[in-house]
Amino acid sequence: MTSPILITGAGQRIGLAFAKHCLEQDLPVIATYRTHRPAVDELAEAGARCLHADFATDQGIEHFLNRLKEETVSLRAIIHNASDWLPESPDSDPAEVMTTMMQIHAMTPYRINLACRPLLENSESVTDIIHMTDYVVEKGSAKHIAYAASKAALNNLTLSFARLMAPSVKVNSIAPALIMFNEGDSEAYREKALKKSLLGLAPGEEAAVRTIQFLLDNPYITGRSIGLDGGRHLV
Ligand SMILES: NC(=O)C1=CN([C@@H]2O[C@H](COP(=O)(O)OP(=O)(O)OC[C@H]3O[C@@H](n4cnc5c(N)ncnc54)[C@H](OP(=O)(O)O)[C@@H]3O)[C@@H](O)[C@H]2O)C=CC1
Ligand SMILES: Nc1nc2c(c(=O)[nH]1)N=C([C@H](O)[C@@H](O)CO)CN2
Repeated sequence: MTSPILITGAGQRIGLAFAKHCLEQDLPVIATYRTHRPAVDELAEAGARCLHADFATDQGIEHFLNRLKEETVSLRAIIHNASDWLPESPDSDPAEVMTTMMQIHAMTPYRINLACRPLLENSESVTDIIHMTDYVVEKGSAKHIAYAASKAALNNLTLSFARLMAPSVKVNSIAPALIMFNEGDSEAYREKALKKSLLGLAPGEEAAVRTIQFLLDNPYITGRSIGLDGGRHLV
């Protein structure tokens, strides 16, 4: 029996695209969502087990973990995709921004990885944890300081969990730069953002889907970060 792939934040965009990719290959999926959108119903109709989860509190993480253990006794992979891209702003409380960023990008993957180790090790093959980080782990960000710091923490979790869980579980990061815009991004913003990489494009979800699949398929990569950034580091 094929163990399911757990994808967090699968209600839209990259997480949704990877969930659909897995379902198209008849791979079982457990998808978490926070906001119920029609896409969640579509995933369920396609066979995904969709679990509501808000990781903003430790109680929310605990509730999710209890529900997950009712759903499965094994996991093929965990894709930590859930994320908020919060900027600093004059009317936001810096303590709240940092707490929120560390909660979703560090505490949540940390708690889920520790709790799910037995499920990953009860699978039919070598299994995977993939952390979706960000190019800014390398360079920082003047406008998303707490976000960048929390993604750097997530990248460090990759190193620690790779050490802890080898050889039965591979643990890697994917560090994207611009993959896709958000609704409401102005033309001026889009033009400026596209110029930040050598390849000058926003490739869309498929670029991330292919990179996740590449790591799942590769038996000899662990503790690494794959830069998915169009050569941004050379601009
Ligand atoms: N898109 C891009 O260009 C880039 C993306 N990345 C990273 O790639 C990953 C995917 O990006 P993208 O698809 O744009 O992500 P999104 O911004 O669409 O966020 C993914 C999901 O995370 C969920 N989420 C946020 N906070 C919580 C929470 N507290 N509890 C539960 N779920 C939560 C949201 O759920 P809901 O909507 O259901 O409320 C959202 O659908 C992210 O980790 C992102 O940081 C990195 C660099 C560039
Ligand atoms: N959770 C999210 N994280 C990030 C997003 C996003 O939409 N959601 N977008 C970006 C930008 O595309 C950035 O990479 C552009 O330089 C970063 N993180």
